[in-house]
Amino acid sequence: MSAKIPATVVTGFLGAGKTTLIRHMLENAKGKRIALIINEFGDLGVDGDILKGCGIETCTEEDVVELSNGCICCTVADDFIPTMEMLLGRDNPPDHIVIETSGLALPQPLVRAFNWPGISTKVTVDSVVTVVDGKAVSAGQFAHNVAAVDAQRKLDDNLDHETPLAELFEDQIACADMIVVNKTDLLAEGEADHLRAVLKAEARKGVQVVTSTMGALPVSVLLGQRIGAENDLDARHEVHHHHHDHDDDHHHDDHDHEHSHGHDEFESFVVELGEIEDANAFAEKVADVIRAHDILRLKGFAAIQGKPMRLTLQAVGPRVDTYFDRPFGTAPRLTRLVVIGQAGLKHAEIDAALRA
Ligand SMILES: Nc1nc2c(ncn2[C@@H]2O[C@H](COP(=O)(O)OP(=O)(O)OP(=O)(O)O)[C@@H](O)[C@H]2O)c(=O)[nH]1
Repeated sequence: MSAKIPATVVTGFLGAGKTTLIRHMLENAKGKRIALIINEFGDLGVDGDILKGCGIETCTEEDVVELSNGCICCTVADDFIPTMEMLLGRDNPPDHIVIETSGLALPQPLVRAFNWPGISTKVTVDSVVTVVDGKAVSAGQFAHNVAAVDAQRKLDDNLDHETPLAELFEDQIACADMIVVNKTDLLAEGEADHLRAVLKAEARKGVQVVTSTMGALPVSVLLGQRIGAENDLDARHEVHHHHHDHDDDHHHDDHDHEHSHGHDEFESFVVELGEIEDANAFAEKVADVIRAHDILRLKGFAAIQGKPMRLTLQAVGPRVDTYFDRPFGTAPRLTRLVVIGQAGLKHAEIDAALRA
């Protein structure tokens, strides 16, 4: 029997920098054949598009596979397992598989899928890498659980006032073998080190915490950790067990868990517009709309008048990044944006504001 193919699971909250980190890794993979599986939230396949269009020689389009929408735990049998079997059954199977999870997914159900018959003999989870938005965390977005919560939680095991965001974050940390504190370029001196220490205290024993800007980590640090995460799932159990109905004995399964604060609490929709007159003015408008409507993440492509290239828009909170990524070619010159937020977004108002 040949050795198992290693698979790295990249998780982390919306906009933390997962796609950026993977892109850097592909650019520096030095001939290692890496296949990518992407599980996105939203309808556009933006991440897949960014990675497919990366122009990296060793990364062909057939190496990037997108899973249909939805939480992995519900679609394991129909979607994830067949995708894995397809990759493993190729004449020229990949050296390594990298899976980018949706920023709103819990990694645990995905890791559990590696124990499926037919998969467990052929692949192993090399490690779970959790990417953290250093800027968001230090700005207090998840402060509740990160900063100094530890002591508090030990005193009160029934803390019941965390937001779904904080819980998701905590579960992503609990599953990590390596935590990447990203966006250190946006942090003040000393902040990154402080965050490292706090996260190290929060994480399981032995978990490495590293810092990065634009996910620029040596491939040798990211890949080849040989952890076998599927074999010690119990150690990675979700932190929060007390939010479940009918769950007095705390023995619910992850399926319930995911639904109680997984995708259900969030939603996404697509706004489609025609050509945009001015790129900068549009980016400012997008930032205003994000502020006014509490949008968590917005990304997509815009067609700008007189420009043959597509403008990629990426917003995490009100910070909007734009760059021209590639020519439209024969694709229709449209502007398409995925808007992601907690359930209850005002679709019509947001749509109208972006059109105004
Ligand atoms: N300043 C700064 N920006 C970064 C860094 N890493 C990523 N970004 C930007 O943050 C935005 C989100 O990055 P992505 O890599 O798309 O994040 P993601 O985790 O894949 O996002 P989702 O797939 O939507 O969950 C993009 O505009 C990136 O260019 C960093 O280290 N510093």
